Amino acid sequence: MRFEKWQALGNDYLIFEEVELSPNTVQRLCDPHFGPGADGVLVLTKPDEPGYVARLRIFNPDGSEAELSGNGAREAILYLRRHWTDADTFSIQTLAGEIRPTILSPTTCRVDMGRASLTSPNYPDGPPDGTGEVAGYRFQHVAIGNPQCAIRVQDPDALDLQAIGPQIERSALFPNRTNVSFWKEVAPDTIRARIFERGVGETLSSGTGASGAAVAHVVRGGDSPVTVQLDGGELVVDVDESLHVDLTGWAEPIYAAQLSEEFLAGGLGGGSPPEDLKQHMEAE
Ligand SMILES: N[C@@H](CCC[C@H](N)C(=O)O)C(=O)O
Repeated sequence: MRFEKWQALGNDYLIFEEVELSPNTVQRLCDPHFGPGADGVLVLTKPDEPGYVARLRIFNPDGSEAELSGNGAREAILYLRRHWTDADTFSIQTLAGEIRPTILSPTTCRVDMGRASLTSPNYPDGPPDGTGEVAGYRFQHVAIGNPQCAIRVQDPDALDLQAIGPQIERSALFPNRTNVSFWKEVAPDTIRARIFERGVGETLSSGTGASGAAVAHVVRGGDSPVTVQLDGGELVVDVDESLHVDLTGWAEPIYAAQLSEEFLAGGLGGGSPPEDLKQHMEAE
């Protein structure tokens, strides 16, 4: 089974076409020792409605499915531009709805992420301004396809995210768990952010996490477009008065590869091949 590994600011994904993957297979694929290793898996299939180039599904390393990923979407979009379409603007389907990219170069695109909201069913008891307190931190809830908890701190670099992140991700305030960003203002149009992702842990960057932090910054009076400085590089997030978000940044392929027969068979000592991969072994 062929796949490509891509990364965007160090947020790495494996891209597959036309497969159904079980949560267990996603976990094995994302494992850096027993599999290729990644921050997630992207699956591209033919769209099930007219007007779209493809349908994109996004999976976290714990096997859960995410509604949206900003970095993952750019990786999938630039992959589609190389393999599926000649168009520079098109639409893809995601669980978060339609996503519309504009290709700027073979490794850069701007993505219309839709309108962010400060209230959502992912923070059901939140006030109309989406603020709250969790684990001793004031936060801003932002729904930008997926749930974001943006926390303004004095110094994101002084924090131990592995120690703080899990209790926020799994707080009872957020019934579907949450992604978390810790950010500070560097200049009126620039913020520094570190990321703790739902279903992943600390990552070098996140497109939706950067968008959540940028929205929180603009809501507090910051300037847009916002340059977000992440561990893996910089993203530019445009946030207009209606909280409509456009995300611009790069993504690049690392390699294309085939899963080995041993992996498809479940790994040594793994018993019989998992049902999802068995079909592909039979087809190949
Ligand atoms: N890497 C991401 C977000 C991926 C999904 C997230 N972990 C979730 O569960 O919502 C990005 O670049 O946005």
